[in-house]
Amino acid sequence: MQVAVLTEPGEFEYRERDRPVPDADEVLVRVGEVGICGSDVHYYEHGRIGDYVVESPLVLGHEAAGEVVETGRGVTGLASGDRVAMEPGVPCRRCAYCSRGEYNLCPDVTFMATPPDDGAFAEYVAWPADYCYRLPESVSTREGSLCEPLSVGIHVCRRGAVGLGDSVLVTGAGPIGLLVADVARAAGATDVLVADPVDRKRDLASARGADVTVDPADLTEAVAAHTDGLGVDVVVEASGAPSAIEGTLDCVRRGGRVVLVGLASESTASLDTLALVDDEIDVRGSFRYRDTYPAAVSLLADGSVDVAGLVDFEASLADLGSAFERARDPETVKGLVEVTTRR
Ligand SMILES: NC(=O)C1=CN([C@@H]2O[C@H](COP(=O)(O)OP(=O)(O)OC[C@H]3O[C@@H](n4cnc5c(N)ncnc54)[C@H](O)[C@@H]3O)[C@@H](O)[C@H]2O)C=CC1
Ligand SMILES: CC(=O)[C@H](N)C(=O)O
Repeated sequence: MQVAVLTEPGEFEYRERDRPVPDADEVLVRVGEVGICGSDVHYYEHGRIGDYVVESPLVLGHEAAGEVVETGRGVTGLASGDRVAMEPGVPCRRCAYCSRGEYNLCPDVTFMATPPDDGAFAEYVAWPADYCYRLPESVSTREGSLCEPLSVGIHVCRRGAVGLGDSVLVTGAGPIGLLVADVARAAGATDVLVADPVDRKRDLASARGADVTVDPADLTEAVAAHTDGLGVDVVVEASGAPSAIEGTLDCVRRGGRVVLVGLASESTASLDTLALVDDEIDVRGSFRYRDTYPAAVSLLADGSVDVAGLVDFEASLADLGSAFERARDPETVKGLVEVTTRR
């Protein structure tokens, strides 16, 4: 089978590898569609993210869906022909975090496209059946691949306890921020504000139903004007910009919640701890997700969230290099790669 490997920053090579044979608890998935994530682009540009360094050729891509073509002998819940979304992180299932159900915190997780674990820009991937989620007829394979960023959004809203009647500010209108905004709305938020410096991103947020969109330069005033000076119930920081992280406390109401999901390139941002205490603010991190794929599939099936509307372009595996160049454009929200032709 053909795989695309990142050999060094900016360089993909196509290689022939043996088609994987599924273990007893695995299915073999013929990969259909894979979204390009910001972390893929970061590995492509820099060959590393923090301590994760691409030291040998790496298959990128972790937002993946496809069709089951073979099942291991112990698999009962899936059959050949099923279309599935693949949850890219498989935890050890034994550690203290896995035992508590907090498997997204497992230190021994195997996570697609994170060195040294290969991802899904490959014709076939063998993956544990219980980390593959069947897609109903109404959900396309391309939508299924975007269960991954949608899962990030679901976990964020759970971490922020977003609920009925809440006002929610999202800073950063990339795929994560836009999906957080959609999930917040689906969870009952009635006022959704989105901040981003890029005009096109703000336009997209408006078109998707944000009540207020604002340039970060005008953020504090806009939030005050919209909330009678109170601040919002929940701020979700989804840009990673240090100024946005620091600005969260200017926008949240006393007693409100701040969820940090954006990853700053360095831990240079600081939060005013006196204000945190005085205003009784809950600040929470949000890391990947757990138990979100069933909800993601349901949100897509009932039309509550439109992931297809985030997609700016679709490329074939043969054009991976140019697809990544397009994905680098700050105006791009989401690029998809069709790994094997749709059937
Ligand atoms: N904690 C986690 O589990 C995960 C974290 N991430 C992180 O979440 C963040 C968002 O991911 P994507 O949407 O894929 O990234 P992205 O780069 O596509 O979007 C970030 C957006 O923030 C905007 N932005 C830049 N400065 C800003 C500011 N000062 N105020 C408001 N917006 C600003 C940019 O214009 C861009 O539209 C990234 O930092 C990413 O690394 C992504 C996935 C999982
Ligand atoms: C941080 C990322 O963008 C990536 N989705 C990951 O979970 O590693």
